[in-house]
Amino acid sequence: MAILVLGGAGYIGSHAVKKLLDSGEKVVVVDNLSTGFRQAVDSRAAFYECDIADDTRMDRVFEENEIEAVLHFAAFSLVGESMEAPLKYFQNNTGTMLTLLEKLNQYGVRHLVFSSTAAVYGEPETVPIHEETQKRPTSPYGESKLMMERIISWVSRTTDLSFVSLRYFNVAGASKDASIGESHQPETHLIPIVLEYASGKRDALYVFGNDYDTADGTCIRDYIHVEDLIDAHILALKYLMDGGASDIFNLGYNRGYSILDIIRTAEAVTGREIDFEYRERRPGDPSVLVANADKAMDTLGWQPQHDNIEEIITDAWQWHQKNPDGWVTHEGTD
Ligand SMILES: NC(=O)c1ccc[n+]([C@@H]2O[C@H](COP(=O)([O-])OP(=O)(O)OC[C@H]3O[C@@H](n4cnc5c(N)ncnc54)[C@H](O)[C@@H]3O)[C@@H](O)[C@H]2O)c1
Ligand SMILES: O=c1ccn([C@@H]2O[C@H](COP(=O)(O)OP(=O)(O)O[C@H]3O[C@H](CO)[C@@H](O)[C@H](O)[C@H]3O)[C@@H](O)[C@H]2O)c(=O)[nH]1
Repeated sequence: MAILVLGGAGYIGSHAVKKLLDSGEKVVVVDNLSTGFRQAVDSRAAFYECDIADDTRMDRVFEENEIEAVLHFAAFSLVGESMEAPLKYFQNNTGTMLTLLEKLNQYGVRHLVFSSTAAVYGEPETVPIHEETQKRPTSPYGESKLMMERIISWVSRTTDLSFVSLRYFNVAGASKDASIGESHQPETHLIPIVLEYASGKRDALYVFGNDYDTADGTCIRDYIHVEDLIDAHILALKYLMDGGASDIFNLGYNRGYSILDIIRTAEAVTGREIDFEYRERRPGDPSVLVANADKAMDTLGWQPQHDNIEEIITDAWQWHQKNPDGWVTHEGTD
């Protein structure tokens, strides 16, 4: 039996692939390489370059492998981009979910762990955010993921599919051995951008908005180490395989850092001065996103090991220094 990882060539998916393999699982990866990199996929995994919406090729994946459970990371995931191209998000995220669920039903796959997001909440009235907090997405990206959650939920109620939806807050850091890490082309995420600036790869660093209703006027996010995030996925898989009921969990650390906090911490970690300029707010951005993740701890037994912003930025910095161009010019692992 194998675990199918959709989007396993991406930042978070590649960390899941590595950890599953390290724990002795057989892993099959499907990725269309739209934002991911072939080199990011551990050479021990079977790899199919394939779009989830490609009916024929997905049939091949399920016919050639005995799939026990699916981890679904594959999506477009940029808040800012989704404000400019909403249909791209509804098509690739929500649209492909329908094909996928049909395939799971057709091939009798009963367990699904889904990558959801804090973006489903929009601008929360109170923080920290718990799973029942009102969901009013402020971007098509968040809306596309909320729709996916609802579709999965309805299907699970009418079939024998059981699912766990994990609403991640801001994922950052890299594997502890710096063998894999965050690589996007172009990069839009705050921590890698700050580190690219620190290493001299960027001429300018912009902070989007300094007039939010926060202590220093910049947006606050709950940054979670990618290693802790993947641990929660492994626990979620076990929970489902042990017969756990379908459910939804936040993943974050119950504390937030402003953009200026991140810049100051990155200065301390890198030992370099980091200048920045203020720019307009980025459309679609909520001001504060901080998780209450008690439910994941209580129900899944999740125990974060790396709840430390210096450690998160240090691990990201180590990966960046080892691979300044990310996967783009990397020679690969196979
Ligand atoms: N990075 C974060 O902070 C964060 C936070 C919350 C949720 N998420 C979610 O986690 C997941 C992974 O995010 P990431 O940061 O690793 O992104 P990523 O872009 O690095 O990875 C996504 C992967 O999915 C693949 N993909 C996209 N559409 C596909 C399709 N139709 N068929 C096959 N493959 C496809 C891409 O090529 C890429 O390898 C996403 O679902 C995202 O919404 C990420
Ligand atoms: O050059 C930059 C890049 C980002 N930001 C700001 O930094 C904050 C964090 O931005 P980013 O790293 O792009 O993350 P988010 O937009 O918060 O989104 C991430 O975190 C969400 C969950 O909170 C996920 O759903 C998304 O997929 C993931 O990209 C935001 O206020 C941005 O406006 C800047 O000021 N300058």
